[in-house]
Amino acid sequence: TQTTRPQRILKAVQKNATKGDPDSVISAIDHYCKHSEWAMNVGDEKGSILDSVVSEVNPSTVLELGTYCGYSAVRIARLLSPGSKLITVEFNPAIAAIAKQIIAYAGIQDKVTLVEGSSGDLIPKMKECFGITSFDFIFLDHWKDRYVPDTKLLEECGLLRKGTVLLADNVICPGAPEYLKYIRNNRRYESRYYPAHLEYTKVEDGLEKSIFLG
Ligand SMILES: O=C(NCCCCCn1ccc2cnccc21)c1cc(-c2ccc(F)cc2)cc(O)c1O
Ligand SMILES: [Mg+2]
Repeated sequence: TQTTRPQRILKAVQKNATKGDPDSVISAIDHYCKHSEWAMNVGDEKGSILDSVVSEVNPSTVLELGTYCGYSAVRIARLLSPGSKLITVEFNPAIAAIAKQIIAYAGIQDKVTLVEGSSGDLIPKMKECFGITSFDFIFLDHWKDRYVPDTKLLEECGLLRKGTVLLADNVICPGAPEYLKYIRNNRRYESRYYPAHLEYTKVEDGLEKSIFLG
């Protein structure tokens, strides 16, 4: 019976990475996706930009929208200080089950809470369910047409504070044109574009970093 792409990525991690070593998990996924089959992980080029932004912010509370196989959750969580928490949201239960195993294999499961559901349903429940007052850092990597409504929802739910950093993947490919229009013309945000390429390809893509000004 046919395996899924996330299942094949998990097998590649179990075969080629060292249990408890997040960097080896990241390398194993990148190697597999470069040489065996493409997958929509943020990848190593955009991942290095993600690393530098996370290191600069040094967040205590992180929200990731779009877990997929857990690649960026591992990238982010491996850089978090003790006691910091990443909440990552995945829509698809079968994919979430794989991500859970990859996050555990990397050994950073104590820093990560994986929640299944849609961002629109879960964002209004963040405060009551997880005792979050606000997020220090948010990584948007889910449905590209949800970037704007979910940013507005985060504002309305009081989950952003002065200085919260939002980092959005794929603003060029597949593209999030409405998000760029919304965030770049909004005086409550200071935005900067980081040019890069679509993971594992030469196609143009990039990350948009936006600081909420309150
Ligand atoms: O679609 C992308 N990601 C989103 C996947 C689905 C998210 C579902 N989901 C998860 C949490 C969640 C919470 N609420 C609602 C929905 C939610 C994506 C696509 C490409 C891509 C694909 C083909 C191509 F030819 C070029 C580029 C590259 C990327 O890097 C991507 O990230
Ligand atoms: Mg992406």
